[in-house]
Amino acid sequence: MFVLRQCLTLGTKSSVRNFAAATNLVNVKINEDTGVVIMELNKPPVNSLNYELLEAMHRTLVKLENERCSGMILTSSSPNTFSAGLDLLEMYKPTVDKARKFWGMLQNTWIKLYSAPYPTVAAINGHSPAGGCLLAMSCEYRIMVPKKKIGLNETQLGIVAPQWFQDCMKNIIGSRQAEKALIAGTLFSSEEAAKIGLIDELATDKEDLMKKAHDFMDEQLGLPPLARSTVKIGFRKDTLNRLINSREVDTKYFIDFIFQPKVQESLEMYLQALKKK
Ligand SMILES: CCCCCCCCCCCCC/C=C/C(=O)SCCNC(=O)CCNC(=O)[C@H](O)C(C)(C)COP(=O)(O)OP(=O)(O)OC[C@H]1O[C@@H](n2cnc3c(N)ncnc32)[C@H](O)[C@@H]1OP(=O)(O)O
Repeated sequence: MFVLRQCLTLGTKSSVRNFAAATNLVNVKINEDTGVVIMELNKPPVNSLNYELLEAMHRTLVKLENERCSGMILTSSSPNTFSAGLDLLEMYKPTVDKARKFWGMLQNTWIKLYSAPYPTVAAINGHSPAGGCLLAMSCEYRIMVPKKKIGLNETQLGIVAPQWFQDCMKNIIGSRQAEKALIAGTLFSSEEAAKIGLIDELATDKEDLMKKAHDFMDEQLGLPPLARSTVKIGFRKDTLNRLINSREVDTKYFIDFIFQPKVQESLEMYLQALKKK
């Protein structure tokens, strides 16, 4: 399979097709020979997840259901950041309607990504805090470049990682480690994340990152797809159903929480600190 991939990469015949996207917020390429898709987040400078970016991701994931997609590698076009997490401006002084629409799209996108039947790999080529970490944790396998940061740091911002963010972390690093990390809002270095299993592999650089992502994909493509996806969904169904069965309650928590004056103050201070950096 590795040889096949090399031939496809180096060969003269281009088997890679740009996947028609209605926006350039995501670059999507499908290898027509292997069916492997690369979805690259492309909202400079830091891929903050606003409604439009989430909608572009969601639309792509829906479209992939009708394509011959055998696997997906999620990465970013930003040189330094995989994703800076949720766009803080979506939570800072929004209208209730806007906040509700935003949260609904985040839930939709997560449900599609977390339940994708094909193998998914996060090729984490930069920092990945909060919602960025959620995206990475929603994939089946995580590979990261050295010396970047990843984690659910919400507490540090005066906000709370929702239950389903927390569940994703627990499922990966275990309840005790997750509890400590969530309470403290720990951002782990790539190296620390590898030690506790938050990421599966450390890459030496970006080239090695993509090579390792393709290696994982090759291994998965050698497995019977129905058996593979049945086991995957079996592992994920409780976490998925917990949100699916409580979407309204979860949205209400979000709205009630972010509209608190203290939370708005924290967001304002954090946004100012980011701008002053
Ligand atoms: C269990 C029951 C619970 C019930 C209660 C539930 C309640 C639910 C409450 C709400 C839940 C919300 C969950 C939130 C999740 C999130 O994801 S919040 C976002 C957290 N993100 C961060 O903390 C990251 C912030 N950014 C950074 O640390 C850095 O930008 C970076 C990613 C490390 C990159 O650094 P660098 O390359 O140096 O870039 P910068 O110069 O810092 O940034 C460039 C510009 O981008 C702006 N920006 C950065 N991040 C964001 C962001 N997340 N949103 C919006 N904008 C962002 C930054 O301000 C810069 O802007 P300019 O100065 O205008 O260029």
